[in-house]
Amino acid sequence: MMRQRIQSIAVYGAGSWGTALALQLARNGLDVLLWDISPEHVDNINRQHENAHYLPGIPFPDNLRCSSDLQAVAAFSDYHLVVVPSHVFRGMLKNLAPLLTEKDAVIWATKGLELDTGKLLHQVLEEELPQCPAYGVVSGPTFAAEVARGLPTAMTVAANEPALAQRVVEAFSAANYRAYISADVMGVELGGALKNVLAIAAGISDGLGFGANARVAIVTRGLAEIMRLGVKIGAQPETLMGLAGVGDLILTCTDDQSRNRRLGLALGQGKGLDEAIADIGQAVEGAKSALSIGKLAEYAGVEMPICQQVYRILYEQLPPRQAVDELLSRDLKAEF
Ligand SMILES: NC(=O)c1ccc[n+]([C@@H]2O[C@H](COP(=O)([O-])OP(=O)(O)OC[C@H]3O[C@@H](n4cnc5c(N)ncnc54)[C@H](O)[C@@H]3O)[C@@H](O)[C@H]2O)c1
Ligand SMILES: O=P(O)(O)OC[C@H](O)CO
Repeated sequence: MMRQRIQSIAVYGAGSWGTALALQLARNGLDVLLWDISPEHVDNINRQHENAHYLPGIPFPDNLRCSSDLQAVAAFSDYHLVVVPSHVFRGMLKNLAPLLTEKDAVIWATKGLELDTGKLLHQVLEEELPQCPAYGVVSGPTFAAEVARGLPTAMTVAANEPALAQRVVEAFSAANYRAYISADVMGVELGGALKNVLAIAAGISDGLGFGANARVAIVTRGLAEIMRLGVKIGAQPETLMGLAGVGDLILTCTDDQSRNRRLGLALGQGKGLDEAIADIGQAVEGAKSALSIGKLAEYAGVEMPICQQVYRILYEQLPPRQAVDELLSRDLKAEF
């Protein structure tokens, strides 16, 4: 499919990440229309010319506008960037389905799996938007607040059509932003989903007062879990060793900007799950992916002991300290 440089784009989800990506694209000269489900949130954004709720103090350029009229937003461009949390991803696509045709390319920046089924998001997209043959995913070590401030950032763009990956990379790239092309959609989406669960584990470890050794053991053995599952289901190992895999894993396990890491910190310090999530007040995808990864791991027949202990701490009231004891007392074995 021959496409010109992307001139305009519709972005769905005016949360922190949808807004940060919309800002990056608008600063690169694209016309951007940002959709959000909340008309009140949209009104506030358009009145204040900033997203004061999620990214206060970052002014919107004139070519970035916001609307809650889904029909108008879908008609605005042939390029659609979905940035809603994973638990509403299928519903978002269902709402878009009657509004999109085969000329429309859909990209997502959501990091997660489908909650009930453990399906990867490209599988959900193929089911809900079979009329849209071109799709892709963007992911990497990318905190929204830093992107919104224009700080240097790199990420991966994977698409099922090389021309689409190229166009999306061009749309994002700038002096402050470097995007890399990939054809490994599955590897990119898997890395983004799994690192969130492991960031909860790293946070728990730090919340318990453990040190740098424990944190890095979780990062490294967590990477072993990502590789084991990824390779089994067909992801490319180099993707998992790249920005969307190990890069994002290190970022979220080690920096307190991560909401997943902060959830872990709170749990390790003795807070309850609901209270900790309410305090964070934003999407904490790892808490959902911890539920669905078990299904994917079981289907693939791989062991993921750290992810499993996170699940048990979150949903089976396993005390964090006991979870660590159980991990450390597992049978001794070869590292690889
Ligand atoms: N924030 C980051 O730094 C960052 C970076 C990379 C990827 N992501 C990923 O982006 C996705 C979105 O996260 P976020 O950080 O923007 O979350 P957020 O908590 O900042 O915002 C949530 C967004 O979801 C929308 N939403 C809630 N319910 C909805 C529904 N029923 N239908 C449609 N939209 C609904 C809200 O209106 C809001 O726009 C997540 O998968 C996250 O992992 C976030
Ligand atoms: O705040 P988190 O933990 O959702 O992480 C945000 C991004 O995924 C980091 O790349």
